[in-house]
Amino acid sequence: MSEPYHGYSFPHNRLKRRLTHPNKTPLVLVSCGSFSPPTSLHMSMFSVAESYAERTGFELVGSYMSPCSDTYGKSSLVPAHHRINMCRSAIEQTNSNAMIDDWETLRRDEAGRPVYTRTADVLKRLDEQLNDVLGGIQTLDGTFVRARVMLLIGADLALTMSDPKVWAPADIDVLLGYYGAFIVERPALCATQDAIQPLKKYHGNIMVVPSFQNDVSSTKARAQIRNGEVAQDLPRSVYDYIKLHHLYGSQPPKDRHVDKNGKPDLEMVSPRLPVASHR
Ligand SMILES: Nc1ncnc2c1ncn2[C@@H]1O[C@H](COP(=O)(O)OP(=O)(O)OP(=O)(O)O)[C@@H](O)[C@H]1O
Ligand SMILES: NC(=O)c1ccc[n+]([C@@H]2O[C@H](COP(=O)(O)O)[C@@H](O)[C@H]2O)c1
Repeated sequence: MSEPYHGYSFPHNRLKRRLTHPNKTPLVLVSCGSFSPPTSLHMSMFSVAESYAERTGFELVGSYMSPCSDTYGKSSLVPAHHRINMCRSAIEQTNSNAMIDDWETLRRDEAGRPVYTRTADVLKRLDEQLNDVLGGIQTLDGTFVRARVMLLIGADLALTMSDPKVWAPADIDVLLGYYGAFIVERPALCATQDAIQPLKKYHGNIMVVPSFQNDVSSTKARAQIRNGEVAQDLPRSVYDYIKLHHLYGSQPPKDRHVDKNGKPDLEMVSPRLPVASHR
């Protein structure tokens, strides 16, 4: 692989470099996903996991969203720059402390073609950047310790982890045996027990985070947009972005307002108004 990439630097602006509580383990949560588009649930996964983590001896020092490459074979992916812009909007809109690491989307092979990165390699690299390059996290007595890097996923993704056609068993050893995961329940898609039972070898490294009943998904949001409905489960700024860029088969806003520089005025585009169906 030809690395590093022009203009890329590992984001750590919102990384808490010093623990504020004694005897806690610094924790960094990494959410790998399509984020096509990011929903309000993608964002609240971080906060539910954080509240849970802090009751179990961790102190959350960093949260990362790592959008997958365009080469991940899902037809629902819009180009990475849009997914990154939408993640940025979602972070701003929800006052989240998450950082976006766009490394996965930038990786290229020797011929300059984008390449897919397996999740185990995403975590290994993040671990290296945080703990070897940056030197870890300072404790209250001034010493530096390695941050614990863990995956943040929904139970539906955990369910796929026992399928060797989707995940190499050696990668699961790295992800769940070495790093570990916070698994957020997703009752609308699967029973948590079905997801974690086959992974019992790794139970010591798995935290199951209760969620609430919801059917929020990017699939549902895309369908609503295609049908000209309002996608209530998206942060407003993400919805506005989708409309402005006509993503997922959406219509341009009817009255496209522009600001004094000729740029679209996002505030003027209301996502709460029903949008005329174009199908
Ligand atoms: N409502 C939710 N509850 C719990 N986990 C979720 C929820 N929505 C997304 N996730 C998790 O977020 C991560 C990234 O998900 P992804 O971007 O693929 O979203 P998605 O809604 O599952 O997408 P799609 O509907 O396009 O398949 C996955 O681990 C997924 O399980
Ligand atoms: N073998 C692997 O490393 C592997 C397999 C399936 C999904 N994933 C990752 O999980 C995330 C979510 O994937 P889906 O959108 O398919 O649920 C993506 O970031 C994807 O790259 C990784």
